[in-house]
Amino acid sequence: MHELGNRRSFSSGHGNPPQSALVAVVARTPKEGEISVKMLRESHTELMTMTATVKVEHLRKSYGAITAVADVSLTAHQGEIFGVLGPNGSGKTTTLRCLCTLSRPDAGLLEVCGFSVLHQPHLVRQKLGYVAQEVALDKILTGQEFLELQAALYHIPRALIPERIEAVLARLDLLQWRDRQCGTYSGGIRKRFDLAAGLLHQPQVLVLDEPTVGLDIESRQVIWDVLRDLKAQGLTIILTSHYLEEVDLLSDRLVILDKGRVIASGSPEELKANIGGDRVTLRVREFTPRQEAQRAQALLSQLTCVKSALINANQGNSLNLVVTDVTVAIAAIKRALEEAGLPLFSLAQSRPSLDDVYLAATGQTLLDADLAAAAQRDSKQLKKEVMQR
Ligand SMILES: Nc1ncnc2c1ncn2[C@@H]1O[C@H](COP(=O)(O)OP(=O)(O)OP(=O)(O)O)[C@@H](O)[C@H]1O
Repeated sequence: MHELGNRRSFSSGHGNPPQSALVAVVARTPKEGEISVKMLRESHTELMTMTATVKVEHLRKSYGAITAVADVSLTAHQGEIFGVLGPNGSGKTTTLRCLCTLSRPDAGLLEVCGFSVLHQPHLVRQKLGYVAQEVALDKILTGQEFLELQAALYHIPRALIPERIEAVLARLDLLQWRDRQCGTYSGGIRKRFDLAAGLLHQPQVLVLDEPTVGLDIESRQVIWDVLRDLKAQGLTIILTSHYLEEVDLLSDRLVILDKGRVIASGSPEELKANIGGDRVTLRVREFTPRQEAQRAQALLSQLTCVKSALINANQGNSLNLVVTDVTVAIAAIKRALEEAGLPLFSLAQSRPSLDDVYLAATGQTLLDADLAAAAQRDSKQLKKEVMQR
C-alpha cells in the first residue's frame, strides 16, 4: 500500500488567514453604528460552527489482511475539541493518518475545511497541523534550531520565520527553553515543542495523536491548558487518546472506536446520560467462580432497581450493575445476596463514565481491551521469535 510519509503535513504557510487575526482586538467600546470586534468574532464563530471543518465518512483502510479501519465516520466543527477514544489497535492512528494525507484510504470521503483529502492534499496540508505520537525532536538541536528546521520544512517564507517562532514559543510558554538542547528537555517540554512545530504554519485544524501519553499529570495539565487556549482561539482540534478522563475533560464531542468501527458518538455528557443510571460494581468473592457469579447475576437481575448486570470475566468475575436509585439498590442487593446465602467481598458505587459507555457496547472495559490487545501483540511477537529460533 502506498504510504505518503511518516511525520506531519507541510504547508506553504501563507495560504490561510491566521485565526489569531480575529483575536487581536483593540479594546475600546464601539461607537453607535459601528460593529464591535466581539460581534464580528461571534458572527464569525457562528458562521464557522455551521461548517464542518473535518468530515470523515465511511473510512475504510486495510494493511494486507488486517482491517485497521472498517467503517469510521465523524464530523468536527470549527472551534471544537473532538476526541477519538478507543483501546490499542482500534484504528485511531490509522484514521488520523488517512485524514492527514499520510496514508491512502481504501474507501471513504475525507474533507478538511471543504477540501478533499484525496484530491486536494496540498490544500489540506495548508489547513492542518499533525502532531504524531512519537516526539520527533533531534536531541542535538536546540529548541530554536528545531523550530527553524521545521519552519523550513513547512516552506514558511524566510522573512516570516522569526516572528512565527517567537509567536509559538510565547504561546506555549517555551521562551526560556529555546536555547537549550532538545536532549535535555523533559517529556512535557518535548511534547510542547512538538506542538509548537505543528502550529508554525498557523493551521485551522490541529490533529494530535495521544498528545499526553507517558507524561506526568502536571505536564498533562499544561498541555490541556494549551489545547483549551487554542480552541478558544478558534482552532479545531482532533485528538486521540486512551486516557478516559482526558477525553471526558477536554472533548466537546467524541467517537469511541472498537475494532475499526464507531461504537458510540456524541458529547461526553450525552453518551454518559444515554446509558443512564448509577453504577455498582461488586465481587461476591475476591475471585468468584463463574457459576457463582452467574447465580448472583440471575438473582440481582430480578431486582426492580437493577437495570442490567454484566459479568466482567477479566476482573475476577466481578459484577457490573446499572441501577436506578443507588441507595435503595445497595440495600436491596445486600439483602438479596444474604438471603441467597452468597457472600459479598466488595462493593463500590460510581457515576457512569466513558468506560461504562465502552463496557455497555462491547462487554469489556477499555483497560481490559488494552490488556487483551497487548497480550495478542505479545503472543504474535512470541510466535515470531519462536519461528526465528
Ligand atoms: N502500517 C501497518 N501495517 C500493518 N498493520 C498495521 C499498520 N498500522 C496499523 N496496523 C494495524 O492496524 C490496526 C489498527 O492500528 P492503529 O495504530 O490504527 O490503532 P490505534 O487505535 O491507534 O492503536 P494504538 O493506540 O496502539 O496506537 C492494528 O491491528 C495495527 O496492528
